[in-house]
Amino acid sequence: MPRHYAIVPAAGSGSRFGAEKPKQYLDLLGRPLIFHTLAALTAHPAIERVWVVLAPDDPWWPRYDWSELGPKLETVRCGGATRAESVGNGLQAAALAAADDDWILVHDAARPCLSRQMLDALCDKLADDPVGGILAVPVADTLKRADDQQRVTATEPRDGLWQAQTPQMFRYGRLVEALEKHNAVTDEAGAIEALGLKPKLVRGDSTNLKVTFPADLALAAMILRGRK
Ligand SMILES: Nc1ccn([C@@H]2O[C@H](COP(=O)(O)OP(=O)(O)OP(=O)(O)O)[C@@H](O)[C@H]2O)c(=O)n1
Ligand SMILES: C[C@](O)(CO)[C@H](O)COP(=O)(O)O
Repeated sequence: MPRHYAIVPAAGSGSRFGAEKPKQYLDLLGRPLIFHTLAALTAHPAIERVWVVLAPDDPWWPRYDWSELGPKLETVRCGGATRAESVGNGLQAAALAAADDDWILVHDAARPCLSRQMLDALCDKLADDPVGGILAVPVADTLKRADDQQRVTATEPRDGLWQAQTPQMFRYGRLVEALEKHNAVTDEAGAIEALGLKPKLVRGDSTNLKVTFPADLALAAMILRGRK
């Protein structure tokens, strides 16, 4: 039986958020934001280990107590210059434990509202899938293309368009190969697609937001508070 492992890239600087520290350490309901992300993953019974990929010089991580998250958690200080590089380095760190057929769930540190139901849906729907896949939501709004004056030049059809989320779940061996060959990607699915494969889209929902801008943090707090 393949095992399930998670890799959490957490080596970003949060430049679009523009806070005094990387957004993964900002306060969210009394905890660092990333605590919620990691809690969702460590609490899932199918996930055996969670590697958190930190920037080599991250001064923030040691300032908090993570013991509540239990023994599944392991930090590796091998974050790279891009998200893809951080994930690739995290995969190398996992090499001693993971076999080629094991499932790797890559999940952004900056998505703290991942729910047990979403994780179950992803793992269940992909259990027998030959490729793997990702959580995603169909695009709901009308799409406008803009010129450099921020004026609309076209209304784009949204049929068949989905917004990619994480976790993104692929077999260890294939994901290593994909990212070694194609690392100019913004998500793991992009690297798998570049191998000529078609990842499955598993429908999630918009509560699994990525905290990118300040307004997202307030939304995340509302979502998590509503679940208590
Ligand atoms: N070199 C990088 C860049 C990003 N990430 C991680 O990838 C996830 C998604 O990236 P994003 O939201 O873009 O985070 P940042 O790079 O921190 O934000 P920004 O692009 O605004 O600087 C985050 O959990 C981030 O910490 C990473 O591990 N290594
Ligand atoms: C992986 C991701 O979260 C899917 O939406 C996203 O691609 C990360 O990209 P970003 O450009 O770093 O925000």
